Amino acid sequence: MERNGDCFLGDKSEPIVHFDAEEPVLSSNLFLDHVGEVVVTLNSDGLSWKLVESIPNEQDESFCLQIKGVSKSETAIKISDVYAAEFINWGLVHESILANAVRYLLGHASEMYRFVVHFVQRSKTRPSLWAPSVYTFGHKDLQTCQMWVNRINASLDMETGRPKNLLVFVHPMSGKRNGCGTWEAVAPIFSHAKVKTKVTVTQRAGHAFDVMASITNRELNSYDGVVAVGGDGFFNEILNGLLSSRHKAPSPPAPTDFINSVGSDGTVLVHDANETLAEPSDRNEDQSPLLPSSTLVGSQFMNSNVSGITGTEDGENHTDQDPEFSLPNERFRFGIIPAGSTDAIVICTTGTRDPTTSALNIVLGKRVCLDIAQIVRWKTTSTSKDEPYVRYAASFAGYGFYGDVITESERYRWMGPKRYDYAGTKVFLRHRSYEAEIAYLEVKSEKTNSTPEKGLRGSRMQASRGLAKKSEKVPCRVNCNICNTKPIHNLARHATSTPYSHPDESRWLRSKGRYLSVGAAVISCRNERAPDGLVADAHLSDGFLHLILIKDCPHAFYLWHLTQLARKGGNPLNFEFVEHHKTPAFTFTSFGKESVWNLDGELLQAHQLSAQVFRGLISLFASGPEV
Ligand SMILES: Nc1ncnc2c1ncn2[C@@H]1O[C@H](COP(=O)(O)OP(=O)(O)OP(=O)(O)O)[C@@H](O)[C@H]1O
Repeated sequence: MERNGDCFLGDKSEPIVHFDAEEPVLSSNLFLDHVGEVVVTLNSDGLSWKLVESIPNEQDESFCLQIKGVSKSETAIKISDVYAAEFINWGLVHESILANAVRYLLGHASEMYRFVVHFVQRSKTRPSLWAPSVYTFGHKDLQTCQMWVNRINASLDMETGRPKNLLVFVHPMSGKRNGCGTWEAVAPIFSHAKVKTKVTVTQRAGHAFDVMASITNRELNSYDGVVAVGGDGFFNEILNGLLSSRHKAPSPPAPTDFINSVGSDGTVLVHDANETLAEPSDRNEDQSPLLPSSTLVGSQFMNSNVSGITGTEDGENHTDQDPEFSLPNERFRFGIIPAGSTDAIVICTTGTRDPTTSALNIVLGKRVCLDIAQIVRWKTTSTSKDEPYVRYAASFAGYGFYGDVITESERYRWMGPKRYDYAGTKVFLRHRSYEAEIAYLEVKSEKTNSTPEKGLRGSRMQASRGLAKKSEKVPCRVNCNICNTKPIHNLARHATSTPYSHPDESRWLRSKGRYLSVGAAVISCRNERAPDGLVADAHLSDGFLHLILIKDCPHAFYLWHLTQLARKGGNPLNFEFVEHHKTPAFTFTSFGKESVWNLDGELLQAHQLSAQVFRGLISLFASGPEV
């Protein structure tokens, strides 16, 4: 083959369309920029190519390819990694020639029609980190290039789950106040992928909530998802906006449901399903969490308008004409492009904190299910008489230390992400503890080693000794087996399989005392300050919360716990003053005056609350952490 411009324009590269038994295969001689003439084949799996002229020897080839940044091993791309093919008109295509004697690379370039294929490249050292990449192919014939673009786009159209139309909310003041810059950096990925985006830059806190709460289901159903460009708190606002008027489910038991149910030894509460539970007759059982409604409170939350969350902007209520928005909803997904201060949800669901990786997960239509905690506040202060108020959390709900840090950090928002370090240090130095009572549902098959055998007495007996050993921790990963397996107790359709209907499989236990913190992690909550998260083996979609009770302890011990949290491979739960319970639900009552909770980084004042987890209630554009 001659290495001059004319050779690119030779006649031998007419496209060939084969029809084998199953699928048409397109094959042509094209020119791959910086590589040379290649025979390219497209089938249902993707694109592959072979150099027309072989390169003298392996060593020379890798030398050549390394210099030009084209890996020898990459002679194929899966269609599942491709997100766009675009015709880019007439221009230069470079050819690589190895001048083998001096191992010196000469680049020849010729002009021709060109098209680009956009695809996702995974980092070799950190597979969860993705980058956009392109191959540029050329041919003398315009129609050949256009045919290739059309055929690749036709293959992309057949990929299921790719979004076409998205709502995007950008929080301009998020994190380092660069939400708009973050969006501008990733927006080209969406335009290449031909994903339409309706972008709203928020003007104030609550703006995205109002839009999500007031949008009709008909309009919502016209989108494939909603993307938050911001932090965990901003995502939480959008999540609550969507769920507030659409998630219909019975509430969890209130703390007061247990007042008269103290067991004979005065420490253990056994919630007798047969006595206290209503028959789940009129609710959609597929949407039910582990908890059927209690007779006392269940019906109050069938109508979500009692949630107390602010009304819709235009006063619209979702009337009969508006179609249902089903939950869980497999098609409609949430996306997060990290621009916040912590970004724990992104780290836990993509394995990295990178706006580009998140954008690529979205355009490729990746999907993971996420558990969502429903938090019902029954009382704001010890004396207030409130309507129940419902909020949802995707990552974490915490009290005591966590509530104080968020309260304190709000005063220093101007510091940006550093405010958490400053506020955390201040709150740590105060070392305050709070008196509270917690009741939680213990599911026997999921009992953690730290679960006290007999409530308080058990906890006094060094309940947390011998917590799960490191080797027993199974972290959540891409295609996680635990998240993909439906446990028997979650098959709400079969009423006989719920924990309530098998009192021997679950029971309510109580813990009462002084706590430095009470935390419920829905997911591991990995972040840059806690590389393994609060609970290293928490899963995205197993239907459980991890309740972490840090009992009052000497300051030095608490510091020890915090340093374990900050260490990769640390063991923050392996202390006698730490209780760890894997539970689908819990209730909480404070005995103090102040009572502040932190829900996904947002403040919630609550003297009495209960929480329950809804397994896989929402879907996220993410593929899970590659840890
Ligand atoms: N335009 C706006 N101006 C002021 N506040 C806003 C605006 N838009 C949203 N908010 C609110 O800002 C709060 C914090 O947002 P966000 O979570 O993005 O930032 P962060 O706190 O820096 O990050 P992280 O939650 O990851 O720590 C949210 O409660 C959100 O409601």
